[in-house]
Amino acid sequence: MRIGHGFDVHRFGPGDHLMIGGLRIAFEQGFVAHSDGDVLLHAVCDALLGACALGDIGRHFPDTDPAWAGADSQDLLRRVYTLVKEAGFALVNLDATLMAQQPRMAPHIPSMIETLTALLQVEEGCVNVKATTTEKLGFVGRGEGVAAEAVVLLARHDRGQVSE
Ligand SMILES: Nc1ccn([C@@H]2O[C@H](COP(=O)(O)O)[C@@H](O)[C@H]2O)c(=O)n1
Ligand SMILES: C[C@@]1(CO)OP(=O)(O)OP(=O)(O)OC[C@H]1O
Repeated sequence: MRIGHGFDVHRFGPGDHLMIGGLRIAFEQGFVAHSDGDVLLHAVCDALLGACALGDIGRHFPDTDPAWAGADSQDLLRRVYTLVKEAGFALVNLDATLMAQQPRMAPHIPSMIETLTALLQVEEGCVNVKATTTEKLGFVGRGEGVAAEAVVLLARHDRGQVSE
């Protein structure tokens, strides 16, 4: 078994939507980022890479490389999960938390869970996403951006069987 943790932050900037959990959410600002800025998917990538001792997202997709400019983070996560499987592991479960004063995430969370469940090829009930404000405290509370944390558990994957 392997455990991994990921954390990411993106600040708000000019724009009219946010990409979070693979979902396009209409908003009065956008994210400042090299890719599409999907803070949740980036935290999940880092948790998966961490569990396999494979470094972090910036090592695999440098923000100095034009190849990743405007990248769809679902594509980055697919690439990361391929590395996980090549390392001999598969996801057991994922738990993630979005920290945002706004927008309200609750209506979007079922779609985010559905997207992550499909991308990570797990059965229903293995992915959880939740949200919290920070009670108007700190950079999240001042409405400067969104943070995300993710924790994953991986198991060895042998010939289609998942085991410890
Ligand atoms: N951006 C957010 C933040 C929170 N929620 C939901 O509101 C509930 C209460 O949040 P607290 O900050 O008071 O813990 C929480 O259970 C979230 O489901 C949200 O939808 N969007
Ligand atoms: C995703 C990458 C892609 O270049 O860029 P950003 O969108 O800026 O996101 P970050 O969370 O800073 O991770 C670094 C990069 O891998």
